[in-house]
Amino acid sequence: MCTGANYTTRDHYFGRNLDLEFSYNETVTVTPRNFPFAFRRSESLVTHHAMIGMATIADGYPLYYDATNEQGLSMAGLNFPGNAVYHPEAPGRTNITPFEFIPWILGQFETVGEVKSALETMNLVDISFNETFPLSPLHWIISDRTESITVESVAEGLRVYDNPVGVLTNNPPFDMQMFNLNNFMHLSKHPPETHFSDELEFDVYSRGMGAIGLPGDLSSASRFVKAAFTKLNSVSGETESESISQFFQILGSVAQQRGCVEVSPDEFEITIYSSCCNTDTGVYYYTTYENSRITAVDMHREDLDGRALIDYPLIHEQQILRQN
Ligand SMILES: C[C@H](CCC(=O)NCCS(=O)(=O)O)[C@H]1CC[C@H]2[C@@H]3CC[C@@H]4C[C@H](O)CC[C@]4(C)[C@H]3C[C@H](O)[C@]12C
Repeated sequence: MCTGANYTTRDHYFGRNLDLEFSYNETVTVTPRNFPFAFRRSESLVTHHAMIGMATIADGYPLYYDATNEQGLSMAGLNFPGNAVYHPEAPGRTNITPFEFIPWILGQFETVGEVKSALETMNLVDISFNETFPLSPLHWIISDRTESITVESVAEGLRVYDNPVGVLTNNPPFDMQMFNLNNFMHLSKHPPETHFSDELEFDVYSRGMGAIGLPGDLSSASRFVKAAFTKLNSVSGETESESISQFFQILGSVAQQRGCVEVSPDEFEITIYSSCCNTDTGVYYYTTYENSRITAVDMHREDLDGRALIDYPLIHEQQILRQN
């Protein structure tokens, strides 16, 4: 399971937790403007916007999990098992495979508005990358500074939802996640006032009681509510340090600790990495399960007019600063 989110202070931030029991050797990958992007069923992009994000590079192709382009448009793919359906090639539509979706969108567009129009004629076609990387069931969050959408390719076709929360987790489909929030409308950052009964006396004996009932388990429906509540009530300063700290706190509220979710005997899902990209400056920050120090890669320190991918392996070991 995974959680993606965006956050705005002075700058706009976008990132995600990747929760899984293994890794595909993902690296922070910068794709410069002249890296030739070939698409299986659509025309290539010889030049395009540069982008930075987390990807597995396979046969020289960046298989992005999440990324941000130099115009600040961002996109992340999250698991959507049992609901994602990709379709046969559809004549007259733009046929893009799921693994090409992030490069195709971020290569060309600047705003969610532009993406929405492009999606009207798009078909997510059921072609896998190769045998090592078969089709994976995903849905996507796409954000710019002013709005977010969720894109789900299901049996009926491509569904595009406005995402006013700016959060995405996994199942169920997005309209059900939004509906489920109704069940939590009473949650509050304020101390509770009782409507229980006039015949009893109640005591606000602890801080935080206004949000009793906020789910704390790691299911994706619960993480959606928890991340939405945390993000929508977030208060932080506007500096880079205050903003990214708050962003990692939001993701931390739905992170997965080893041992709490067993996916097969003695195999546990953990938050492999958390990312936060400043979409205005193109700096991609990350932490890993064991490395709590924030590491940064700045796309603008690379030659963005180049043709070759640039990738930085993740630093996975804990970095401890000794004070004496
Ligand atoms: C598994 C991950 C979601 C994490 C998650 O939700 N885990 C719950 C597991 S569980 O469902 O609870 O058991 C997702 C998120 C992004 C995905 C990659 C996207 C590019 C590329 C697309 C190709 O088509 C297939 C290979 C490819 C490298 C993908 C592999 C994998 O699919 C990635 C890592």
